[in-house]
Amino acid sequence: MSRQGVADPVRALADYRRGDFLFATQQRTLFARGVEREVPFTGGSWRPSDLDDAATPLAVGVLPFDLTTGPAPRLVVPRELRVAGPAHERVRALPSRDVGVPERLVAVPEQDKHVDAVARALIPLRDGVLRKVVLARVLDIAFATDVDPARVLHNLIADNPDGFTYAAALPGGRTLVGASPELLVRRYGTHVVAHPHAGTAPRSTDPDVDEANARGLLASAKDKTEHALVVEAVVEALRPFCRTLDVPSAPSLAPTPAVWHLGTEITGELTEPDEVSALELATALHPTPAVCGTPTNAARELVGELEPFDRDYYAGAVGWVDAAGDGEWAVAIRCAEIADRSMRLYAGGGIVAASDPDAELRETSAKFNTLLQAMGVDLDP
Ligand SMILES: C=C(O[C@@H]1C=C(C(=O)O)C=C[C@H]1O)C(=O)O
Repeated sequence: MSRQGVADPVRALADYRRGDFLFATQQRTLFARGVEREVPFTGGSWRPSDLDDAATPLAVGVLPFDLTTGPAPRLVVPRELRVAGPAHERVRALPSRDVGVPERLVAVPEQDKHVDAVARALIPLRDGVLRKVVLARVLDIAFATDVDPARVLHNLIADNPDGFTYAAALPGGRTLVGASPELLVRRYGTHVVAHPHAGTAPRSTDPDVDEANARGLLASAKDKTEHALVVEAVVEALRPFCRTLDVPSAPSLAPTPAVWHLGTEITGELTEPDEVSALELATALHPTPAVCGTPTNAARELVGELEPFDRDYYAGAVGWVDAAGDGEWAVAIRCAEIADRSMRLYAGGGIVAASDPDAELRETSAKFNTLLQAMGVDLDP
């Protein structure tokens, strides 16, 4: 990755303002500001050499959930780039920031309607027409004053030491903020890594319950099925590009502060690294059955029928790619879109034939906690 000086991660975060891009991982904090130019990304035709003459030979941004009918990908070559070390530990030592007091909260759909939607999805799943579908719901939260994305971002970084914490500008002055545990794909030279997550159990403050939840997840046939479909799809999507692929035979526990997941880290070596950038790998993989379903098109159609809102950039991807084709893309989940005085929080879960609609509702509630905690809000969504 090219860099313009090594920056201080806390300073970069303190400087963050609406419109900037920030991507914080255990390895580094990437901060980008301004638009030297927009990258007209329309899918497979893009080449990293498009960045060769840029002052900052790197593009950052977001892909929508639906690359054909959704909003356009927003990828920019920034005017300013700062790359710093990891931010989490130092930010955690700082006081949390006040996000404001929510005035009104609307669940879309209402909780019982989400349960109904899951029950409806079970029909094609039990008929065998579909193997998995991911259904999401949103919380629309209104505030009396403007919400500052920098404050939410600060708290997300403090709360979530692992994974990918991000803020990215969206069209219309909105900001996508989130803390995703899930690596869609990373490419460095010939080396490729994907770390799909699927299968979820709640965390508990009682250590015995917490451990029992984790053990239950590892043993759950339903969750293992949900997970295996994602691994299968990721391997299938990566195989044409890779001369070797290492796929663990069973998933591992992947904890976040809000939930337990099953995760499988898949690594590979590219056959022709000059031919495929991190961004192209991301679009070859996206949307995985972790956020859409199996088979992909039928699942996407059902998502459109059953979810009474547009996913927009939720369940898309967020990350960066440089002129060498290296880059890192996280699945854009555990996130919210911030617009002036409102926030829209998203959470979804994978449904298979053995799923229980009430448990699926609880799973989305647990996932909302990543954002609600960063907002200092304690409620049962
Ligand atoms: C769709 C979301 O999460 C995805 C769905 C999961 C599941 O169904 O178990 C687990 C991790 C994510 O891949 C979300 O957080 O909104």
